[in-house]
Amino acid sequence: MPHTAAERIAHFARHYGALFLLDALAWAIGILVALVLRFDFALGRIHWGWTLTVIGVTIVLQLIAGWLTWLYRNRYAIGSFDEVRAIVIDVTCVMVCAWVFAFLVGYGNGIPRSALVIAAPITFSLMGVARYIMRLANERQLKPGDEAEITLLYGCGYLGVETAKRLLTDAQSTSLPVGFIDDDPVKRHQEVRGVRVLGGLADLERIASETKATKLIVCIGDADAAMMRRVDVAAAASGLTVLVLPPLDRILQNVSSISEVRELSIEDIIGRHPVRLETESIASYLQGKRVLVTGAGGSIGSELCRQLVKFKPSELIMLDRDETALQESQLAISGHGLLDTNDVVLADIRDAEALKQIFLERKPEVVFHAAALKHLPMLEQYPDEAWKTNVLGTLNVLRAAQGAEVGTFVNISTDKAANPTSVLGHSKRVAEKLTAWMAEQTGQRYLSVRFGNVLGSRGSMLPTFRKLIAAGGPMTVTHPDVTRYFMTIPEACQLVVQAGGIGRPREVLILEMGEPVLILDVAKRMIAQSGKDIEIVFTGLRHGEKLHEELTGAGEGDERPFHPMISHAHVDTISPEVLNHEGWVARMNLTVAAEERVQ
Ligand SMILES: Cc1cn([C@H]2C[C@H](O)[C@@H](COP(=O)(O)OP(=O)(O)O[C@H]3O[C@H](CO)[C@@H](O)[C@H](O)[C@H]3O)O2)c(=O)[nH]c1=O
Repeated sequence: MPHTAAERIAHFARHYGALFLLDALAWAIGILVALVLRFDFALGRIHWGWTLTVIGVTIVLQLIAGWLTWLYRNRYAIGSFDEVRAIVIDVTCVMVCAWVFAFLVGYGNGIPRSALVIAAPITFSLMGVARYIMRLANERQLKPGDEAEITLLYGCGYLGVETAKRLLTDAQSTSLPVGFIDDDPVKRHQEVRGVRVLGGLADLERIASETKATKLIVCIGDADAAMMRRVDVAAAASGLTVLVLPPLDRILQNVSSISEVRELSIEDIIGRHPVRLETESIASYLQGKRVLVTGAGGSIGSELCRQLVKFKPSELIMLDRDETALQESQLAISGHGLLDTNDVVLADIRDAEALKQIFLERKPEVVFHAAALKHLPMLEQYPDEAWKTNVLGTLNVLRAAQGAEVGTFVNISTDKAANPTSVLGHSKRVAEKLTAWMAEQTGQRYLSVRFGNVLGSRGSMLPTFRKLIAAGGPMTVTHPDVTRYFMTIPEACQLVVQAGGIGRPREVLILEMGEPVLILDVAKRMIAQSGKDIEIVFTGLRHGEKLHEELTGAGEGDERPFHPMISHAHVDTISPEVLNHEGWVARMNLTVAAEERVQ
């Protein structure tokens, strides 16, 4: 920072000298033009001595006003709207003061009273134009270099406009935007910094070939998976690579910059936008409470724990029968994997007595029950395992919760429990009914949440496909027409957390998951992304598997009282007294091998 007067003058001259000279010139031109106009181009009527004096005084006033309105003190970006506002104030002040001086000089000396009033708008325009030219010159210097790839932007809304501006002023950027794609006919003629809307998605092929673009950045904040799929198909046909922006909230929080675009992932194609949390209702039921999660070592359980800690429970008790999985969760949540603290509890939900003790000792107030056997084909082979874990295990957890007077219990279920055709589905359906029964017994908020397929969860299709591709294939797809509903792990966990806040006793909550996704499309897309030549073999639907899942069973209802994306269904209750292993087995169409195994 300059300290002495001489340093300050030198600093001003270096940084604002040129700008001030331009402003001074603008006033000089403004006043001269005003006089010429006022005297009807009769130059002989101009009194040069007094005119130069008025110009000199006005320039001094400009220096003072420019300083006071921060035009010469680095407050405004050159050529910005904020600066324009300051210029309006500056020019008005200078005009008023200079007008007083001109009035004193008087008409008789060749300075009409209207001269300054006519000069002000001319000067204002000149100052604005000068600044705009300076801004363009600055931006030209910041434009991405020749090596940047020619890029189209999909969406000319707020995000698209901001992206265009950012990319055009980032010399390091690898993308040079040359046009917008927007399906809204109202935006057809829009232009941002020379980048115009060139057409809609239907015109992409033509636009890509005309502009020689190689990339398409999706700049739509709430683009869902269906839209991503449409864009993906159109871009593939046009030879463009699709890129997506970091999430808007991360850009707004300045965690990510707009230039951090990344390639479209499978998750973008089949994932969707997370359900927004009703944080207020949630925070109160979790904050300061003792919260227990069964299956805390699993993909859902561990992510759930990660989200739960944000709500500041007084204790988060992670229960699992798998010690290694528990260690992973502890590492992720508690920042160490020493396993010598009581946030980790080693127990099998099949062990009723152990559960009872743990619950009485730790007195959880909220329970999330995520422990289960989940592989459909495995349970088709070993139905008794589903009975022991998913049915009796759930009953054990429910009873332990009842004994410890747990007030909120969320049982994690599956869409396979809706009109079940598999052992997995049947076992989870009974678990839902037992939960509903316990809601009646306790009068507390005991409810279930039904998931679709959770993207990327351990042992599911996505990681399996990735491994098959890595191994060189072939890719095993059960059926060319098979579809599934998908949700991401964070989305699934948010639903669970939200369910504990808005669900009512006995209910089953189901997330609106959009359109089901064709598994074959995912397989093809993943192969295409891998760049490998991998064969797809159709292996046939496995025993108990449905071609298309359903979200609600017959007569369960679909109300959405609190959240447009969450439906509340009702299941019947079943009391443990009438739970009957034989009857349960008899309901299912087991394979011969499985029948033989049933005890
Ligand atoms: C592993 C694999 C899967 N698939 C198909 C079968 C399914 O239609 C689809 C998804 O398979 P998975 O990820 O194993 O999911 P799926 O059998 O539907 O069951 C999952 O999703 C359910 C929710 O619907 C959960 O309740 C289950 O616990 C979970 O395992 O992909 C293939 O075509 N080839 C494969 O290699």
